[in-house]
Amino acid sequence: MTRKLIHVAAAVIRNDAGEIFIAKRSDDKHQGGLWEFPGGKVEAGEPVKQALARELDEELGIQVLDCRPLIQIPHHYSDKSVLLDVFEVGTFSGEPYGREGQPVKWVSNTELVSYEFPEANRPIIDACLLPSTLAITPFNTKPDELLSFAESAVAKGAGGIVLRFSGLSDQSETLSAEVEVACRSLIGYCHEKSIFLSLNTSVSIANHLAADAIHLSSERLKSLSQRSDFAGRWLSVSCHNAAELKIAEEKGSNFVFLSPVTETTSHPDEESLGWESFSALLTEVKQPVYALGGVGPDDVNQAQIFGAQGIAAISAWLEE
Ligand SMILES: Nc1nc2c([nH]c(=O)n2[C@@H]2O[C@H](COP(=O)(O)OP(=O)(O)OP(=O)(O)O)[C@@H](O)[C@H]2O)c(=O)[nH]1
Ligand SMILES: [Mg+2]
Repeated sequence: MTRKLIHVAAAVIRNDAGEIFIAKRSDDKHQGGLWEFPGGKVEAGEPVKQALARELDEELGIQVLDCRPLIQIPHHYSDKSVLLDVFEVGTFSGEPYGREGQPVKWVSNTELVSYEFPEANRPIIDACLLPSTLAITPFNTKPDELLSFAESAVAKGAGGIVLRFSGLSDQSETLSAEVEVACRSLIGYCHEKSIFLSLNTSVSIANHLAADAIHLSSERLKSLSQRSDFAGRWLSVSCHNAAELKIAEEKGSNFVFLSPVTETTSHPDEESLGWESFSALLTEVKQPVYALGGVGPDDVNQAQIFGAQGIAAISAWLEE
């Protein structure tokens, strides 16, 4: 579709309790009656952050003190096309209220999913729920070492764990008793600590373990005939170029890893993208993207400036 995108600045406003401020669109508006992230159209020649600040003052009576890019979503409705340019606002002055008479609410992450938003907002909800850092287990991790890897990564700030190791993540469709016990124990640990957990494995094993999230290589994604084959909430895919990003989206992934961003010792032969190409690839993508390859927790801000949800890493979590 070649229709011109209407540039819209929208805000995920968080308070100290981690709740998010949402508003209800009036019935007579485009996508009326649904809930929204406050914001509005960017005027001609107006810098987007200025538009965001203006809209949040007009609609909620707050002054933005600091914000960072969260996600950009190009979306085509039947009647118009929008580019939702979403920022996370963590610092503001004033107390937000419905300055235009619109119903408003602070909601927790768990409550967020029960509100009805416009179709274009689905990836914003996913971006709100996902952590900014993921720790991937080294492939040679033994089943009895998984928990200590996870505990150590979490202690260093990891918001989620991706289990990828021999015995779970190779092409086999079966698990040894030892691997199954280890996975179930990790599922229990992450559930208890409210830590995001994804399994790099086959769809049948992930379903067998009742996993909430599965991570597939672009190669393995080919064996997923439809999204509903995986019963869990989250599907993510490893991508390296525009073609793989497109297929992941068509197959219904919620988020992707894009790699290698910089040179890595684990894959010295692979040509790295660099941040500029990484960011350029993101313009066509409407789902959260983790930077992977030669990055670690210290690169989160950098990754987010270039449009990423955050970083995923293996070895960076092992450093002392
Ligand atoms: N603010 C906002 N707009 C959204 C969201 N999701 C979404 O599809 N949109 C679409 O983005 C477009 C612009 O938003 P808007 O109606 O807030 O624009 P505005 O504040 O300038 O309103 P106005 O035209 O009444 O002055 C609308 O077509 C709306 O449907 C969202 O979460 N927040
Ligand atoms: Mg608005």
